[in-house]
Amino acid sequence: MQPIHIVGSGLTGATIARLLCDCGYPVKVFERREHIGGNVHDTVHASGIRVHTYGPHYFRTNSPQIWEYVQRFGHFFPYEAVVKSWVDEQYENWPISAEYLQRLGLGAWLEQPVGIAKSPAVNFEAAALRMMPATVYEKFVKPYTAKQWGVPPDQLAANLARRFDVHQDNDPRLSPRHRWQGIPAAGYTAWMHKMLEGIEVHVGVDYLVTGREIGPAAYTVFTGPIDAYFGFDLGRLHYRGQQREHVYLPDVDWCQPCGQVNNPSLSAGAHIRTLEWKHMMPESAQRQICGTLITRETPFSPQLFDQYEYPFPDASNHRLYQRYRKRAQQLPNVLICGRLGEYCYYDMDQAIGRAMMLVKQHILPALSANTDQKLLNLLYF
Ligand SMILES: O=c1ccn([C@@H]2O[C@H](COP(=O)(O)OP(=O)(O)O[C@H]3O[C@@H]([C@H](O)CO)[C@H](O)[C@H]3O)[C@@H](O)[C@H]2O)c(=O)[nH]1
Repeated sequence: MQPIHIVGSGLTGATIARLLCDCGYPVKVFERREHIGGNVHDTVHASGIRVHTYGPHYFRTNSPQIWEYVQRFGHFFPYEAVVKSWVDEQYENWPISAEYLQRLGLGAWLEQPVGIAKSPAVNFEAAALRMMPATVYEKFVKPYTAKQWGVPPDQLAANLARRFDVHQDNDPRLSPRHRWQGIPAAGYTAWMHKMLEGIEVHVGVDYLVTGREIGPAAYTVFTGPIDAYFGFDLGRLHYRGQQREHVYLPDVDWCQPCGQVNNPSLSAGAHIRTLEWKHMMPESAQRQICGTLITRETPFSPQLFDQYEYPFPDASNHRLYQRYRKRAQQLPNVLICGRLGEYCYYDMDQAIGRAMMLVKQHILPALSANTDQKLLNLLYF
Protein backbone atom coordinates (compact mmCIF):
# COMPACT_ATOMS: atom_id res chain seq x y z
CA MET A 1 0.00 0.00 0.00
CA GLN A 2 1.19 3.55 -0.71
CA PRO A 3 1.98 5.55 2.43
CA ILE A 4 -0.25 8.11 4.07
CA HIS A 5 1.47 11.49 4.05
CA ILE A 6 1.01 13.69 7.08
CA VAL A 7 2.16 17.27 6.63
CA GLY A 8 3.03 18.88 9.97
CA SER A 9 4.04 17.16 13.20
CA GLY A 10 2.11 19.28 15.72
CA LEU A 11 -0.52 17.71 17.97
CA THR A 12 -3.02 17.15 15.15
CA GLY A 13 -0.52 15.64 12.69
CA ALA A 14 1.27 13.58 15.35
CA THR A 15 -1.96 12.16 16.79
CA ILE A 16 -3.25 11.20 13.33
CA ALA A 17 0.12 9.64 12.48
CA ARG A 18 0.19 7.70 15.79
CA LEU A 19 -3.33 6.31 15.41
CA LEU A 20 -2.89 5.32 11.77
CA CYS A 21 0.43 3.66 12.57
CA ASP A 22 -1.22 1.80 15.50
CA CYS A 23 -3.82 0.57 13.00
CA GLY A 24 -1.03 -0.83 10.81
CA TYR A 25 -1.00 1.76 8.02
CA PRO A 26 2.31 2.98 6.52
CA VAL A 27 2.75 6.64 7.52
CA LYS A 28 5.29 9.33 6.59
CA VAL A 29 5.40 12.70 8.36
CA PHE A 30 6.85 15.85 6.77
CA GLU A 31 7.72 18.80 8.99
CA ARG A 32 8.81 22.26 7.75
CA ARG A 33 10.70 23.18 10.89
CA GLU A 34 13.94 21.55 12.03
CA HIS A 35 12.14 20.16 15.07
CA ILE A 36 8.98 18.09 15.53
CA GLY A 37 5.90 18.89 17.64
CA GLY A 38 4.71 22.16 16.10
CA ASN A 39 4.24 24.67 18.90
CA VAL A 40 4.28 21.89 21.52
CA HIS A 41 7.97 22.22 22.24
CA ASP A 42 10.33 23.16 25.05
CA THR A 43 14.03 23.60 25.74
CA VAL A 44 16.10 23.63 28.91
CA HIS A 45 18.04 26.83 29.71
CA ALA A 46 21.60 26.54 31.08
CA SER A 47 20.19 27.14 34.59
CA GLY A 48 18.07 23.98 34.29
CA ILE A 49 14.83 25.96 33.82
CA ARG A 50 12.49 24.45 31.25
CA VAL A 51 11.02 27.03 28.83
CA HIS A 52 8.01 26.38 26.57
CA THR A 53 9.34 27.72 23.27
CA TYR A 54 6.00 28.94 21.87
CA GLY A 55 4.33 30.16 25.05
CA PRO A 56 2.97 28.37 28.10
CA HIS A 57 1.21 25.05 27.57
CA TYR A 58 -0.95 23.80 30.42
CA PHE A 59 -2.47 20.46 29.48
CA ARG A 60 -6.04 20.04 30.71
CA THR A 61 -8.94 17.85 29.73
CA ASN A 62 -12.22 16.36 30.94
CA SER A 63 -12.01 13.40 28.56
CA PRO A 64 -10.84 10.10 30.10
CA GLN A 65 -9.93 8.84 26.61
CA ILE A 66 -7.75 11.86 25.85
CA TRP A 67 -6.13 11.70 29.31
CA GLU A 68 -5.36 7.99 28.78
CA TYR A 69 -3.95 8.73 25.32
CA VAL A 70 -1.58 11.53 26.43
CA GLN A 71 -0.18 9.47 29.30
CA ARG A 72 0.96 6.77 26.90
CA PHE A 73 3.83 9.10 25.97
CA GLY A 74 5.08 10.05 29.41
CA HIS A 75 4.17 10.78 33.00
CA PHE A 76 2.42 14.11 33.69
CA PHE A 77 3.14 15.87 36.98
CA PRO A 78 0.09 17.62 38.41
CA TYR A 79 0.01 21.28 37.43
CA GLU A 80 -3.09 23.46 37.70
CA ALA A 81 -2.20 26.86 36.33
CA VAL A 82 -2.81 29.94 38.47
CA VAL A 83 -2.88 33.21 36.52
CA LYS A 84 -2.94 36.72 38.00
CA SER A 85 -3.63 40.05 36.32
CA TRP A 86 -1.63 43.14 37.26
CA VAL A 87 -4.41 45.70 37.76
CA ASP A 88 -4.26 48.99 39.74
CA GLU A 89 -0.73 48.15 40.92
CA GLN A 90 -1.64 44.80 42.45
CA TYR A 91 -2.09 41.14 41.56
CA GLU A 92 -5.71 40.09 41.03
CA ASN A 93 -7.08 36.67 40.14
CA TRP A 94 -7.64 35.85 36.48
CA PRO A 95 -10.35 34.85 35.72
CA ILE A 96 -11.95 37.59 37.84
CA SER A 97 -13.18 36.21 41.16
CA ALA A 98 -16.24 36.89 43.34
CA GLU A 99 -14.06 38.53 46.01
CA TYR A 100 -12.89 41.20 43.53
CA LEU A 101 -16.42 42.15 42.53
CA GLN A 102 -17.47 42.25 46.19
CA ARG A 103 -14.46 44.45 47.08
CA LEU A 104 -15.59 46.94 44.41
CA GLY A 105 -19.18 46.87 45.73
CA LEU A 106 -20.30 45.03 42.57
CA GLY A 107 -21.21 41.72 44.22
CA ALA A 108 -24.80 42.08 42.97
CA TRP A 109 -23.50 40.92 39.57
CA LEU A 110 -22.96 37.49 41.06
CA GLU A 111 -26.63 37.15 41.96
CA GLN A 112 -27.84 37.82 38.44
CA PRO A 113 -29.64 34.81 36.97
CA VAL A 114 -27.58 33.08 34.29
CA GLY A 115 -30.53 33.13 31.92
CA ILE A 116 -30.55 32.38 28.23
CA ALA A 117 -29.83 35.62 26.38
CA LYS A 118 -32.62 36.87 24.14
CA SER A 119 -30.31 37.30 21.18
CA PRO A 120 -26.69 36.37 20.51
CA ALA A 121 -24.12 39.05 21.37
CA VAL A 122 -23.18 41.02 18.25
CA ASN A 123 -19.46 41.09 18.96
CA PHE A 124 -16.78 40.27 21.56
CA GLU A 125 -17.28 43.51 23.50
CA ALA A 126 -21.03 42.97 23.80
CA ALA A 127 -20.48 39.34 24.90
CA ALA A 128 -17.91 40.34 27.55
CA LEU A 129 -20.16 43.12 28.89
CA ARG A 130 -22.87 40.52 29.55
CA MET A 131 -20.40 38.70 31.81
CA MET A 132 -19.05 41.55 33.96
CA PRO A 133 -19.60 45.20 34.93
CA ALA A 134 -18.25 47.80 32.50
CA THR A 135 -15.63 49.12 34.97
CA VAL A 136 -14.19 45.60 35.32
CA TYR A 137 -14.26 45.03 31.56
CA GLU A 138 -12.35 48.29 31.07
CA LYS A 139 -9.56 47.17 33.44
CA PHE A 140 -9.13 43.44 32.74
CA VAL A 141 -10.44 42.76 29.26
CA LYS A 142 -10.73 45.68 26.86
CA PRO A 143 -7.08 46.82 26.79
CA TYR A 144 -5.71 43.25 26.97
CA THR A 145 -7.88 42.22 24.02
CA ALA A 146 -6.92 45.32 22.02
CA LYS A 147 -3.23 44.49 22.59
CA GLN A 148 -3.62 40.79 21.82
CA TRP A 149 -5.42 41.29 18.51
CA GLY A 150 -4.38 44.79 17.48
CA VAL A 151 -7.97 45.98 16.84
CA PRO A 152 -10.77 47.38 19.04
CA PRO A 153 -12.67 44.51 20.77
CA ASP A 154 -15.98 45.43 19.09
CA GLN A 155 -14.42 44.26 15.79
CA LEU A 156 -13.90 40.73 17.14
CA ALA A 157 -16.28 37.75 17.13
CA ALA A 158 -18.49 37.18 20.19
CA ASN A 159 -17.36 33.56 20.60
CA LEU A 160 -13.84 34.68 21.65
CA ALA A 161 -15.46 35.54 25.02
CA ARG A 162 -16.16 31.81 25.55
CA ARG A 163 -12.47 31.38 26.35
CA PHE A 164 -12.94 32.84 29.85
CA ASP A 165 -15.55 33.27 32.53
CA VAL A 166 -16.06 35.13 35.83
CA HIS A 167 -15.61 32.84 38.80
CA GLN A 168 -18.60 32.68 41.14
CA ASP A 169 -16.19 31.80 43.99
CA ASN A 170 -12.59 32.68 44.93
CA ASP A 171 -10.87 29.64 43.41
CA PRO A 172 -7.59 31.06 42.03
CA ARG A 173 -7.04 28.27 39.48
CA LEU A 174 -7.30 29.23 35.81
CA SER A 175 -9.55 26.31 35.00
CA PRO A 176 -11.02 24.43 37.99
CA ARG A 177 -13.61 22.78 35.72
CA HIS A 178 -10.98 20.53 34.10
CA ARG A 179 -10.63 17.21 35.89
CA TRP A 180 -7.19 16.22 34.61
CA GLN A 181 -4.40 18.78 34.42
CA GLY A 182 -0.63 18.53 34.19
CA ILE A 183 2.61 18.97 32.26
CA PRO A 184 4.78 16.12 30.92
CA ALA A 185 7.48 15.54 33.55
CA ALA A 186 10.19 15.00 30.92
CA GLY A 187 9.01 18.04 28.94
CA TYR A 188 6.86 18.54 25.84
CA THR A 189 9.69 17.85 23.38
CA ALA A 190 10.36 14.36 24.79
CA TRP A 191 6.62 13.73 24.96
CA MET A 192 6.10 14.57 21.28
CA HIS A 193 9.08 12.41 20.30
CA LYS A 194 7.50 9.49 22.14
CA MET A 195 4.17 10.11 20.36
CA LEU A 196 5.97 9.81 17.02
CA GLU A 197 8.23 6.91 18.04
CA GLY A 198 8.66 4.31 15.29
CA ILE A 199 7.17 6.62 12.63
CA GLU A 200 9.18 7.92 9.64
CA VAL A 201 9.50 11.68 10.16
CA HIS A 202 11.33 14.08 7.80
CA VAL A 203 12.16 17.46 9.33
CA GLY A 204 13.14 20.57 7.35
CA VAL A 205 10.82 19.58 4.48
CA ASP A 206 8.47 22.24 3.14
CA TYR A 207 5.73 20.14 1.57
CA LEU A 208 4.32 23.13 -0.33
CA VAL A 209 7.68 23.59 -2.06
CA THR A 210 8.91 20.01 -2.50
CA GLY A 211 5.67 18.01 -2.13
CA ARG A 212 5.61 16.82 -5.74
CA GLU A 213 9.05 15.20 -5.34
CA ILE A 214 7.96 13.23 -2.28
CA GLY A 215 6.17 10.55 -4.27
CA PRO A 216 2.62 9.21 -4.37
CA ALA A 217 0.40 8.84 -1.31
CA ALA A 218 -2.74 6.84 -0.59
CA TYR A 219 -4.03 9.83 1.36
CA THR A 220 -2.64 13.21 2.48
CA VAL A 221 -3.34 15.01 5.75
CA PHE A 222 -2.25 18.66 5.60
CA THR A 223 -2.06 20.55 8.93
CA GLY A 224 -0.43 23.79 7.73
CA PRO A 225 -2.27 27.05 6.95
CA ILE A 226 -5.17 26.37 4.59
CA ASP A 227 -4.66 29.62 2.66
CA ALA A 228 -1.03 28.64 1.97
CA TYR A 229 -2.16 25.23 0.65
CA PHE A 230 -4.13 27.04 -2.07
CA GLY A 231 -1.34 29.53 -2.81
CA PHE A 232 -3.35 32.36 -1.15
CA ASP A 233 -5.37 32.70 -4.34
CA LEU A 234 -8.53 33.86 -2.53
CA GLY A 235 -6.47 36.20 -0.30
CA ARG A 236 -4.50 35.84 2.92
CA LEU A 237 -5.95 34.82 6.26
CA HIS A 238 -4.74 36.88 9.20
CA TYR A 239 -2.88 35.23 12.11
CA ARG A 240 -1.38 36.55 15.35
CA GLY A 241 1.82 35.48 17.03
CA GLN A 242 3.86 36.59 20.04
CA GLN A 243 7.34 38.05 20.22
CA ARG A 244 9.17 36.69 23.26
CA GLU A 245 11.80 38.53 25.27
CA HIS A 246 13.62 36.31 27.80
CA VAL A 247 15.56 37.54 30.84
CA TYR A 248 17.55 35.29 33.18
CA LEU A 249 18.07 36.74 36.67
CA PRO A 250 20.86 34.73 38.37
CA ASP A 251 20.48 36.40 41.79
CA VAL A 252 16.70 36.40 42.08
CA ASP A 253 14.79 33.43 43.48
CA TRP A 254 11.25 34.36 42.42
CA CYS A 255 9.85 37.37 40.51
CA GLN A 256 6.10 36.89 40.67
CA PRO A 257 3.53 34.87 42.66
CA CYS A 258 2.62 32.40 39.88
CA GLY A 259 3.71 31.16 36.44
CA GLN A 260 1.68 33.66 34.41
CA VAL A 261 0.89 37.31 35.12
CA ASN A 262 -1.30 39.11 32.60
CA ASN A 263 -0.69 42.76 31.84
CA PRO A 264 -3.94 44.29 30.56
CA SER A 265 -2.93 47.92 31.10
CA LEU A 266 -1.99 49.89 27.97
CA SER A 267 0.30 52.22 29.92
CA ALA A 268 2.28 49.32 31.50
CA GLY A 269 3.71 48.24 28.14
CA ALA A 270 2.77 46.45 24.92
CA HIS A 271 3.34 42.96 26.37
CA ILE A 272 0.26 41.01 27.47
CA ARG A 273 1.84 38.58 29.89
CA THR A 274 4.96 37.66 31.82
CA LEU A 275 5.84 34.02 32.40
CA GLU A 276 8.08 32.80 35.19
CA TRP A 277 8.92 29.27 34.08
CA LYS A 278 10.23 27.88 37.35
CA HIS A 279 6.64 27.81 38.65
CA MET A 280 5.80 25.34 35.86
CA MET A 281 8.31 22.75 37.09
CA PRO A 282 7.93 20.11 39.83
CA GLU A 283 9.00 21.35 43.27
CA SER A 284 11.89 18.86 43.45
CA ALA A 285 13.34 20.36 40.22
CA GLN A 286 12.77 23.96 41.39
CA ARG A 287 14.96 23.41 44.44
CA GLN A 288 17.99 22.57 42.29
CA ILE A 289 17.85 25.80 40.25
CA CYS A 290 19.78 29.03 40.82
CA GLY A 291 18.02 32.22 39.80
CA THR A 292 14.89 32.54 37.71
CA LEU A 293 13.96 33.11 34.06
CA ILE A 294 11.11 35.32 32.91
CA THR A 295 9.63 35.87 29.45
CA ARG A 296 7.49 38.76 28.22
CA GLU A 297 5.08 38.05 25.37
CA THR A 298 4.11 40.84 22.99
CA PRO A 299 1.56 40.12 20.23
CA PHE A 300 2.22 40.92 16.58
CA SER A 301 0.95 39.98 13.10
CA PRO A 302 3.47 37.53 11.61
CA GLN A 303 4.16 36.90 7.94
CA LEU A 304 6.19 33.70 8.45
CA PHE A 305 4.18 30.47 8.98
CA ASP A 306 6.50 29.40 11.75
CA GLN A 307 5.40 32.39 13.80
CA TYR A 308 1.64 31.77 13.37
CA GLU A 309 -0.03 31.00 16.69
CA TYR A 310 -3.64 32.20 16.59
CA PRO A 311 -6.27 32.36 13.84
CA PHE A 312 -7.85 35.82 13.86
CA PRO A 313 -11.34 35.78 15.44
CA ASP A 314 -13.36 38.11 13.23
CA ALA A 315 -16.13 37.81 10.65
CA SER A 316 -14.16 38.66 7.51
CA ASN A 317 -11.45 36.06 8.20
CA HIS A 318 -14.13 33.51 9.08
CA ARG A 319 -15.84 34.15 5.73
CA LEU A 320 -12.58 33.81 3.82
CA TYR A 321 -11.79 30.58 5.67
CA GLN A 322 -15.22 29.19 4.70
CA ARG A 323 -14.42 29.83 1.04
CA TYR A 324 -11.13 27.93 1.32
CA ARG A 325 -12.89 25.17 3.28
CA LYS A 326 -15.40 24.62 0.47
CA ARG A 327 -12.51 24.11 -1.91
CA ALA A 328 -10.73 21.77 0.49
CA GLN A 329 -13.84 19.60 0.69
CA GLN A 330 -13.62 18.98 -3.08
CA LEU A 331 -10.10 17.52 -2.86
CA PRO A 332 -10.04 13.72 -3.25
CA ASN A 333 -8.01 11.90 -0.57
CA VAL A 334 -6.77 15.09 1.05
CA LEU A 335 -7.81 16.35 4.48
CA ILE A 336 -6.85 19.82 5.72
CA CYS A 337 -7.12 20.05 9.50
CA GLY A 338 -5.68 21.33 12.78
CA ARG A 339 -5.45 24.87 14.26
CA LEU A 340 -4.05 26.34 11.04
CA GLY A 341 -5.81 23.99 8.61
CA GLU A 342 -9.27 24.57 10.10
CA TYR A 343 -8.48 28.12 11.19
CA CYS A 344 -9.77 27.32 14.65
CA TYR A 345 -8.48 28.20 18.13
CA TYR A 346 -8.15 24.60 19.45
CA ASP A 347 -6.70 23.93 22.89
CA MET A 348 -4.35 20.92 23.14
CA ASP A 349 -7.00 18.44 24.26
CA GLN A 350 -9.42 19.70 21.61
CA ALA A 351 -6.78 19.23 18.89
CA ILE A 352 -6.22 15.63 20.03
CA GLY A 353 -9.95 14.85 20.31
CA ARG A 354 -10.60 16.31 16.88
CA ALA A 355 -7.70 14.30 15.37
CA MET A 356 -9.13 11.09 16.89
CA MET A 357 -12.55 11.85 15.42
CA LEU A 358 -11.10 12.64 11.98
CA VAL A 359 -9.17 9.37 11.88
CA LYS A 360 -12.24 7.36 12.81
CA GLN A 361 -14.88 9.16 10.76
CA HIS A 362 -12.98 10.45 7.70
CA ILE A 363 -9.55 8.94 7.16
CA LEU A 364 -10.12 5.25 7.90
CA PRO A 365 -13.38 5.10 5.95
CA ALA A 366 -11.61 6.76 2.98
CA LEU A 367 -8.76 4.24 3.14
CA SER A 368 -10.87 1.15 3.41
CA ALA A 369 -14.59 0.60 3.01
CA ASN A 370 -14.51 -2.20 5.58
CA THR A 371 -12.36 -0.93 8.41
CA ASP A 372 -11.91 -3.62 11.03
CA GLN A 373 -13.96 -2.83 14.15
CA LYS A 374 -11.04 -3.97 16.31
CA LEU A 375 -8.88 -1.24 14.79
CA LEU A 376 -11.55 1.39 15.39
CA ASN A 377 -11.72 0.35 19.04
CA LEU A 378 -8.05 1.23 19.37
CA LEU A 379 -8.96 4.84 18.75
CA TYR A 380 -10.06 5.68 22.28
CA PHE A 381 -13.77 5.86 21.59
O1 LIG B 1 -6.21 38.79 31.21
C1 LIG B 1 -6.90 38.49 30.21
C2 LIG B 1 -6.83 37.24 29.60
C3 LIG B 1 -7.61 36.96 28.50
N1 LIG B 1 -8.46 37.90 28.03
C4 LIG B 1 -9.33 37.64 26.86
O2 LIG B 1 -9.47 36.26 26.59
C5 LIG B 1 -9.02 35.97 25.28
C6 LIG B 1 -8.42 34.60 25.25
O3 LIG B 1 -7.32 34.59 26.16
P1 LIG B 1 -6.55 33.29 26.55
O4 LIG B 1 -7.45 32.12 26.49
O5 LIG B 1 -5.84 33.60 27.82
O6 LIG B 1 -5.52 33.19 25.38
P2 LIG B 1 -4.36 32.18 25.09
O7 LIG B 1 -4.90 31.02 24.35
O8 LIG B 1 -3.30 32.99 24.46
O9 LIG B 1 -3.76 31.72 26.47
C7 LIG B 1 -4.30 30.83 27.43
O10 LIG B 1 -3.98 29.51 27.26
C8 LIG B 1 -2.88 29.20 28.17
C9 LIG B 1 -2.10 28.11 27.64
O11 LIG B 1 -1.65 28.43 26.36
C10 LIG B 1 -2.93 26.83 27.60
O12 LIG B 1 -2.19 25.71 27.60
C11 LIG B 1 -2.31 30.55 28.34
O13 LIG B 1 -1.27 30.84 28.95
C12 LIG B 1 -3.61 31.13 28.73
O14 LIG B 1 -3.58 32.45 29.11
C13 LIG B 1 -8.06 37.09 24.96
O15 LIG B 1 -7.90 37.30 23.56
C14 LIG B 1 -8.75 38.26 25.59
O16 LIG B 1 -9.81 38.70 24.79
C15 LIG B 1 -8.54 39.12 28.63
O17 LIG B 1 -9.30 39.99 28.19
N2 LIG B 1 -7.75 39.40 29.71
